[in-house]
Amino acid sequence: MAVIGPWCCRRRGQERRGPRSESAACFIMVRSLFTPIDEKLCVSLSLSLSLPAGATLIPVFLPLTVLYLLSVCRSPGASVLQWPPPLPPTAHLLDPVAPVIIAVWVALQGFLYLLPVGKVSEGLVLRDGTKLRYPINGFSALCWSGVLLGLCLWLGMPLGYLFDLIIPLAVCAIATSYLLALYLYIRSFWAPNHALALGGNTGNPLYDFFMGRELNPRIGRFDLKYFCELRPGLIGWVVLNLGMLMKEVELRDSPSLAMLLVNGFQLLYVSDALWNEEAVLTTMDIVHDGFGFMLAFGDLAWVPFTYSLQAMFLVVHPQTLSPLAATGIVLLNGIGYYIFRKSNSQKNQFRRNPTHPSVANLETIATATGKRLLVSGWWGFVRHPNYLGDILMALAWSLPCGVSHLLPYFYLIYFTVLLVHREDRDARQCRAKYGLAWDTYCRRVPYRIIPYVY
Ligand SMILES: NC(=O)C1=CN([C@@H]2O[C@H](COP(=O)(O)OP(=O)(O)OC[C@H]3O[C@@H](n4cnc5c(N)ncnc54)[C@H](OP(=O)(O)O)[C@@H]3O)[C@@H](O)[C@H]2O)C=CC1
Ligand SMILES: CC(C)CCC[C@@H](C)[C@H]1CC=C2C3=C(CC[C@@]21C)[C@@]1(C)CC[C@H](O)C(C)(C)[C@@H]1CC3
Repeated sequence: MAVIGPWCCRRRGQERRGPRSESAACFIMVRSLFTPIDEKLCVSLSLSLSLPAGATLIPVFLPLTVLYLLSVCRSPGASVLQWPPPLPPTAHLLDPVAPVIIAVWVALQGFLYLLPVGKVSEGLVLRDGTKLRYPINGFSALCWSGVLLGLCLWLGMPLGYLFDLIIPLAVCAIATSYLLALYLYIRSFWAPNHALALGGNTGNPLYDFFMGRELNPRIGRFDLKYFCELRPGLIGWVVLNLGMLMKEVELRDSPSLAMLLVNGFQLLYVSDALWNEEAVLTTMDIVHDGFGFMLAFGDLAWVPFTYSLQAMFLVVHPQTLSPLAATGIVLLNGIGYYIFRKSNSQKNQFRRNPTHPSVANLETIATATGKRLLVSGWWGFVRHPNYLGDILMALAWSLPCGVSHLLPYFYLIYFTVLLVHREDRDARQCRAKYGLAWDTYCRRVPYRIIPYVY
């Protein structure tokens, strides 16, 4: 594999470095699960992933990773350290029912998105000075989806069948994300300049297809990126979890404590995301990132099919949890959730209204942009307390699966790599935005995610 330094490009007289994507970091991590880590290989990969070769490789490698993980998870050994088995025969990859389920699901979520319930919020100011409007009805979509699923169960629909159909469903979701990314790439050539994302317009077709050219692609008032980020994949994830629980009931008459914990924890996480839907409008993905293959695939295939691996693992590899272990795990999830929620809410509150009584007394430093940075409270503890809480929760989701296999810890490992990379990307953006004030903040709050460790 050719290795050249970070890929730079010149456009309109400006030099810009192609930012390395989250999936690039993820790629290195996944690769390291299969073979012992060779440091030189990792360095070569991380450099070459900035090249067009990386942008070609990842859209092939990541979908194969999803199918590989699903196949291994259902196998009796469930070992990710074995040599990858051959892909299942085509007959096992495709099933005519799968595209129907995916189409009905996406259509249902689209319908619920368009329902005129809940408030409508404005996003941040765009480069042309305007603001987009977004419906805040994700939690009601989750509730309606729950009611409809309850109805399906009452009608005797075998939800456990999702376990048997998981690979054809993943194949369909992957195909959908490819088609969506292709559509997004083509339509971006009709978008005005100010509607393009800064990171995905290098002129290199593969890289731009991967990162996404357009920032907020919309069909009428239907915002494709915002919809995909929170609806079909995220809600689909908890539906797949429920399918795994029902499969366990089919096989063993009742759900195990481990399965109930995994389902409960992840339902809490998804409900929280949709309850606080408005906060998503200020995340990097919505504000900075173009909508291309990375996010389309991440939202529609990666999230539902790899985030539900723990529940799937428990169907084939049942675990017994002692009440003491279960209490410890519930406590760990509770602590993680508390840190995650409190820190995210504190920053949101501060950014929306710095004079609000809950944040008005916190110590801050001024920046040249007029915005202030928090240096006390959660954001004075570490630079990304929300990531710390998220990582603790990820650990709590894996522990019910025991410690005999690495596979249920895939999410924890992938997620830690993703967040470390994300923290680095955010730090570079903040350094560029806030200059010296950011350096002062970093001196005042020396640890990035884990106090006294990192
Ligand atoms: N489950 C999953 O797969 C994933 C979950 N997440 C979660 O999403 C959540 C959002 O994460 P993300 O969008 O990455 O980033 P953050 O919510 O951490 O936002 C980072 C931004 O916060 C602002 N900021 C940073 N430091 C301060 C400070 N001291 N005072 C005030 N503002 C500050 C800056 O923006 P500005 O100054 O411009 O306001 C910075 O760019 C996290 O909880 C994360 O764990 C993220 C990715 C994947
Ligand atoms: C395909 C690659 C390997 C990686 C793609 C990354 C995406 C899967 C993630 C990027 C940011 C995300 C967020 C969430 C889900 C995962 C992706 C899409 C999020 C919706 C999860 C729930 C949280 O509460 C959140 C804060 C709303 C998250 C926002 C970022």
